[in-house]
Amino acid sequence: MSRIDGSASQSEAIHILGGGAIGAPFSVFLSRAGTQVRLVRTSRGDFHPRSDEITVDTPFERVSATVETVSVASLPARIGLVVVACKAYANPSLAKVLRSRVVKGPIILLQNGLGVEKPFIEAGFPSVQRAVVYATSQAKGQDRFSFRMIRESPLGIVAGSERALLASVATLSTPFMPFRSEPDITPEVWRKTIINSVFNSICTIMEEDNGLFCRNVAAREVAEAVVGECVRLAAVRGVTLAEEEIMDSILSISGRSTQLISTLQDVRAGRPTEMRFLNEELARLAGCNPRVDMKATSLLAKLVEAKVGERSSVD
Ligand SMILES: NC(=O)C1=CN([C@@H]2O[C@H](COP(=O)(O)OP(=O)(O)OC[C@H]3O[C@@H](n4cnc5c(N)ncnc54)[C@H](OP(=O)(O)O)[C@@H]3O)[C@@H](O)[C@H]2O)C=CC1
Ligand SMILES: CC(C)(CO)C(=O)C(=O)O
Repeated sequence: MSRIDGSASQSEAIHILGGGAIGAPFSVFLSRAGTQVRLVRTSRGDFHPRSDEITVDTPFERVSATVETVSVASLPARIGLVVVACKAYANPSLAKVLRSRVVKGPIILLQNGLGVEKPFIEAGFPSVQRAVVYATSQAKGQDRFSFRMIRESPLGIVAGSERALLASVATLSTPFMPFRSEPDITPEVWRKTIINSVFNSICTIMEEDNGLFCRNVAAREVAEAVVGECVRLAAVRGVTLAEEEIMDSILSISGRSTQLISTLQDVRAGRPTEMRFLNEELARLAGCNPRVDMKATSLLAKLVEAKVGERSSVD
């Protein structure tokens, strides 16, 4: 059963779109909490639904669950709550697929970056929420992941009701990945986008793990330059953030994560990156009126692009 305000009923399966480093562990955490989950492999063609045992190593314990895994083609005609955990460049095609179904529950995005919700808003979905995920996760093999929660992830409304938001927080929170309702998600999205613009570009260019900023003063100085530029851009756009607080978050994440940032993994695997939602989007906004100087942020995007180009000319 679904309700009129876009909150999903407890009896409906949650569909998690994207079975990668975030989506697969999330499906395990929810399954372990007794929630019915279906993991949807968004990059895969049609295949028969199957049940996979997925294992997640957290710093405290190893958790496993058998999760029903389906392809996009197997999405039912009526769907309740949808979690989007694939790479953000897949959103336009997913919004199109969801448009061909009746989506009763909210669509909840777990992705990094600015503007990732646009395809779902433009497609007219009435209930869209965004989480800003404070966790690091990496695939360690077939159906095996290493996941570390950093802190509670804020979840807020892009479109829809507060009642639906509170229901989502209650449904999705587990001790492994807790959420909290956030009345104004925009500053949270900017804060995390700035953090990602630092990690995803600098760690990728240097081919270093997330711990880089705690051990390398020069990398930290470049991070400070990016944060300074981005905070000035945010201010011009009406979002007030504090440079020091963002640098503290970067150093706190860096001190607790030795994982490889997804952009570096993507470049190495010859996959597209999400830079268009991070440094590139910030640089694009900085070029609009009123203009803001974003040299460091945009040059880092160019270096990642250069690295992608180098890789593809070698392969
Ligand atoms: N990893 C992390 O620590 C964190 C990641 N995030 C964000 O979470 C989101 C998911 O990242 P993560 O799980 O790490 O990524 P992964 O690379 O591990 O997984 C990528 C997912 O995107 C899907 N995908 C990739 N390319 C396409 C495509 N062309 N069309 C459709 N689907 C595609 C894959 O499909 P399939 O299901 O078929 O494999 C897979 O589910 C990203 O937006 C990322 O920024 C946020 C915080 C932390
Ligand atoms: C900033 C960081 C490393 C942690 O949340 C992240 O978002 C990611 O791994 O994609």
